[in-house]
Amino acid sequence: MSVEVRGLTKAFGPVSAVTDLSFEVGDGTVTGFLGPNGAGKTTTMRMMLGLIAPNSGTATIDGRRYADLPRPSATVGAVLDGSGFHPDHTALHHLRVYARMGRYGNARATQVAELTGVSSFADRATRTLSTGMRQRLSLATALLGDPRVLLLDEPSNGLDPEGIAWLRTFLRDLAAEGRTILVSSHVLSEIGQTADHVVVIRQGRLVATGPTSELSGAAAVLVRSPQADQLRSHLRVPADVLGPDTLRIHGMTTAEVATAAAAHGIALYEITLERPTLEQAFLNLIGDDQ
Ligand SMILES: Nc1ncnc2c1ncn2[C@@H]1O[C@H](COP(=O)(O)OP(=O)(O)OP(=O)(O)O)[C@@H](O)[C@H]1O
Repeated sequence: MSVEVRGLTKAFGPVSAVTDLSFEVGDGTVTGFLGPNGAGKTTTMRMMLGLIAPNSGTATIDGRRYADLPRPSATVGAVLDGSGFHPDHTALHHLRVYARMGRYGNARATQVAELTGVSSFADRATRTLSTGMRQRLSLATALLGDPRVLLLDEPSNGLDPEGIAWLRTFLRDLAAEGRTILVSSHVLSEIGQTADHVVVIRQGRLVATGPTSELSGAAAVLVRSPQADQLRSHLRVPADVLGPDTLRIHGMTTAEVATAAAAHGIALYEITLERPTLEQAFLNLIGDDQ
């Protein structure tokens, strides 16, 4: 794993922003870093980039702290907030200044402008740019050094639905090239379809991590039957009683439930597979914080 966070802890005075947080970001994957507002996502990313010092713990990229990397911007690209642009510079000028600083050249500035859609507003002063345009410009800046690792804090903030859809595909393509991407959001739906893995934090602590497909948990079978009680008494798995004639059965497939009902001569009026949504799983994990 090229990105590892171990026991990271940071308090601002009496506020515990991040507490004993550990996770890894798999190479060639998009990992969603999720949590409600104030959960500690930005603080974690700032520590990963050496912008603030942790009270304890480590964040390493290729086994080194960000500040110890030989050429940080060629290894890690970051989007933190859509500010930090000189207000009178045009978008392209901004990219050229950063390209020069990193010794990447003007051609690379033009190339990342095209990749990110910045070319459509390349000649506008950054002070006139919308939030979504600033996000694209930040992303373009982060890509200048062709980094293998990308740390993106709420990059879909301010993007319109078309922009969000574009970002999803863009991140997937970057991961397919073998890059390692950590992307934060407080809205699961924005990255749920994009992320291979998720790291969910709440009040600075890890609450869940794993493949996105596993986060939503197992499906259940919903049945409506005039003999629901009788059906329930024949099951060897847990079933929630949702109403006088409705059950939610866990741990069986629809075929197994239908076969069990038929074996006992029980009529079924309705039988459906209930897949828990990722959104629901996320809301359950973060409790009332959202
Ligand atoms: N410089 C600071 N001084 C004091 N408290 C801070 C500072 N930075 C962050 N905090 C606090 O640390 C906690 C975590 O904040 P952080 O910005 O990391 O959360 P977040 O998950 O990024 O939230 P959001 O989704 O709203 O961006 C919050 O309680 C916040 O108020």
